[in-house]
Amino acid sequence: MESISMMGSPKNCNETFLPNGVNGIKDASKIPVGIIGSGDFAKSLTIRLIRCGYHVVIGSRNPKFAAEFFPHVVDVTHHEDAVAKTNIIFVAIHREHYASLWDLKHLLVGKILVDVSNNTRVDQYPESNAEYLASLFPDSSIVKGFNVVSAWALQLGPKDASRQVYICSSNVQARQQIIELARQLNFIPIDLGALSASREIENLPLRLFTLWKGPVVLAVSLATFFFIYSFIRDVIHPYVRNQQSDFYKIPIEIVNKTLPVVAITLLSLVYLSGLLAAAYQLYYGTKYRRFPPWLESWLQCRKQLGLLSFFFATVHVAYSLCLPMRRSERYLFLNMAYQQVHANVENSWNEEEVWRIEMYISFGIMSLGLLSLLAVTSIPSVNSALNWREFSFIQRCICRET
Ligand SMILES: NC(=O)C1=CN([C@@H]2O[C@H](COP(=O)(O)OP(=O)(O)OC[C@H]3O[C@@H](n4cnc5c(N)ncnc54)[C@H](OP(=O)(O)O)[C@@H]3O)[C@@H](O)[C@H]2O)C=CC1
Ligand SMILES: [Fe+3]
Repeated sequence: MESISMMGSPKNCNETFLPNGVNGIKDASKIPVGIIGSGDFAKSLTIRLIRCGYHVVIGSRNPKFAAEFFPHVVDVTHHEDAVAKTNIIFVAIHREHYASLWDLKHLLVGKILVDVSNNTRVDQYPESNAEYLASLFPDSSIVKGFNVVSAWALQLGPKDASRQVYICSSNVQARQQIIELARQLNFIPIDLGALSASREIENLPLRLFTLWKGPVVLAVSLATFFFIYSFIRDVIHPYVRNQQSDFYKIPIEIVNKTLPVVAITLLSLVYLSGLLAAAYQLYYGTKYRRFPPWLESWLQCRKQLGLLSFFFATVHVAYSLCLPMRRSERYLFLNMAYQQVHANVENSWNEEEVWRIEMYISFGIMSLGLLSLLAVTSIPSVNSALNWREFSFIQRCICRET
């Protein structure tokens, strides 16, 4: 509904930003940006805007009181005055208070309203906050954005340029202007299209490691299982059979036996999902059939599984390097030497054993090196420096070696 009413270009926008919105702003200090609300977000956004050369007008219910919390270059005034002075207005109040702006409706015609709000739960309302704002003010251009940055991150200043902000609006021109503004504020704007994407944008900050949950639970379960298995096999079993007390092995040896097993199992799960997907496509003779949900989510969290595998492998290497440093190892070594002397063995060199261990360590280090390469290429900045053939070469060919 709002998308039709918002498609008309805002009346006063052209004088604030360059029409195509991509050539940059020549003199930002001349452009007033309005903010309704004087809370944490408004304060932090004001600081960022001022640092980037904008003139800020704050609209507050109680400007006298609010003015104390803003630098004196900021114009803190009533809602009506702030709205009249600016064409781009950030609505930095909570959704529940949107209706209180109803009286400003006639003043907001043709202006750009930026909805920065968040909710406390995923899909809390039937429509997104931005869509709700659009339904209240159908003659304004509603843009959703900046909700994924915290007030704290905003305050860090323009040096912190590594923050992505997602922006959407059904009014293309208004969207372009806010994208350009985000760029000027040293954010990385991501254009998500029409206002219908606002629901997704509002849900983004509420997601908590969605793709990590499954792999982490799996890794912890595997680690627990293999730890208990090694504990029974290497500690309980010798104790029950020969009354041999090997409980000292628990903190290092048992843990170190668990780590590589978990690492290799997780790594194999990364590639097993791809194989299952290929088998599924071969079975149905088409690649245009949706995978079952469990396989879909398995495929989606391959990167997380791979990174966890890398984590376990790295910790295993650290543990292994520390093995000879242990006191128990030194005692065992001394005992062995004594027994050798006792048995009158001059040379205990075992060629086969030597080769086995040399190869074992060499392959272990090689595997960790290759696994590190996989982990490094999954870092977004490195990933984007590779084209898809280079990426798939590293992911497939190198992993076969691992
Ligand atoms: N804080 C953060 O880190 C982030 C906040 N946001 C979003 O920004 C918006 C503002 O958040 P935040 O600044 O933290 O909130 P605050 O509670 O700190 O401030 C909200 C402001 O809204 C105004 N207000 C309060 N009650 C009413 C009312 N009944 N009618 C009209 N205006 C009212 C007040 O300004 P005054 O008294 O001057 O009128 C108040 O300062 C929210 O939608 C939030 O989801 C988004 C991302 C991060
Ligand atoms: Fe090992």
